[in-house]
Amino acid sequence: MFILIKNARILTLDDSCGEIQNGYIVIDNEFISKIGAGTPISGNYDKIIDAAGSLVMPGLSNTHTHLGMTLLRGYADDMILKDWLEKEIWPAEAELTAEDVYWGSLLGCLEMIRFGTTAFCDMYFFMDETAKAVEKSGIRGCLSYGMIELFDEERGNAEFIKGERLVREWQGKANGRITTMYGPHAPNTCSKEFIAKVKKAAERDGVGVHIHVLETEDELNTMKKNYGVCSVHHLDSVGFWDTRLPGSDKSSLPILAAHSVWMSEGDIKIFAEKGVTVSHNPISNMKLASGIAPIQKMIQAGVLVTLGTDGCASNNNLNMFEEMKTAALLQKLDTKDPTALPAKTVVEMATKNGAQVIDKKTGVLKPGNKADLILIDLKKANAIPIFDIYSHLVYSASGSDVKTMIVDGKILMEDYKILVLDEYEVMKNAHECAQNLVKRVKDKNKML
Ligand SMILES: CSC[C@H]1O[C@@H](n2cnc3c(O)ncnc32)[C@H](O)[C@@H]1O
Ligand SMILES: [Zn+2]
Repeated sequence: MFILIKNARILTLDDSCGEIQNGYIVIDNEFISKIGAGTPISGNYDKIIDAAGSLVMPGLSNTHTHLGMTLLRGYADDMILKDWLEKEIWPAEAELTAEDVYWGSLLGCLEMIRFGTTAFCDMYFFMDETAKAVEKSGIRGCLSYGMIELFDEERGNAEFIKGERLVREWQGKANGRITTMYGPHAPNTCSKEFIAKVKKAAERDGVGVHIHVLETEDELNTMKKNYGVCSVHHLDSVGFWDTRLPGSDKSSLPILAAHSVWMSEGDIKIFAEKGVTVSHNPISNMKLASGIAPIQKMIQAGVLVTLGTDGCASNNNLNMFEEMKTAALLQKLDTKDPTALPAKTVVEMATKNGAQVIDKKTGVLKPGNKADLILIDLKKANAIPIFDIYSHLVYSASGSDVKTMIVDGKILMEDYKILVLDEYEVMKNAHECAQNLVKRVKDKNKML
């Protein structure tokens, strides 16, 4: 497809270009071929989008979620992480089927398209199903099979094989929209020997690693009690955090550390030196009362920070606009400094920073980059007046202002109409799967 977007206000996120008040973008297949101010050049376009009254910007990247958990939205609220996982979520997940994860993932893709998220990082089970949902919905996904070893070598071997198979079968599929990572669940559910083995496999396969780290004070205390050090130092002792390939001085393998709430100054220094990327999940951290991540300090130390929603059972949606606003407000409140985490930094976290771990050719609108972008409706009461576009996006805009989405040069939603999925079918099937899942869990509980 050869697409022209004209009459657009454009936020490129490109340092050398910034904002264009009235401009155009030409998309040639999956790539942006031209961006400019003023009148568009003539051409044989298959499609012309008149973006008058809209802002065109890079799509949002959600760097930590569990799409299959979309079916568990509202299943168990108002609990701390340990009880939430052990008493409610893991027993429910034991009843999950591949079909559940397929429809849950597709529902998640639908919600992300509606709310302007063009790319996401996921860690879960039945990941072939999530991959199929990504293929079908047209969005971009960096997928990892979540390996829970539980310090049991046999279990670890079986989990490792599943993680490795996902990488081998799906890396680069769907015209490169699907990428993969290894996903050891967390340092308190997997041994450091297992995590070190996973890291070696990631180096061998040229993919990254996605892991939960220091999410709760309970994790910090358990690690200190069992190993005398926190999770970051524990894994540092096996060289886990180094993002450079052996023999190279350049950061090349993303290590994506989700949550990173209970970080000391020393941990932050390690992340900064080793090039670790943090996925900050403020809403999930607030809801599970896990704590407040020291994001301002991490950014000051040079850590690349991105944003994620976490799964729908701890958020309870996939709306990155809520995540952006919460991130900004929470750092200001925590540091008692209103200049902490300004709007522009938050938008960068949700776009160009996230793109660094998913696809480096996204996140910034410029020629040669992939055409992953969204149109935000500015003809809305909450968009008048706009003195600063970053302020609008973080403090006033909402996910439902997203009007049109293009990923990899393909239009997924136009003028609020989803073009790639039968929305009703997805919602109906996901709803039925959720009802049946809950019934199976209840029946099992009755038998116990
Ligand atoms: C191994 S696949 C993912 C695994 O993680 C669980 N999970 C979901 N949210 C969180 C969280 O915030 N911290 C730790 N683990 C989480 C999910 O239910 C799966 O079991
Ligand atoms: Zn998570």
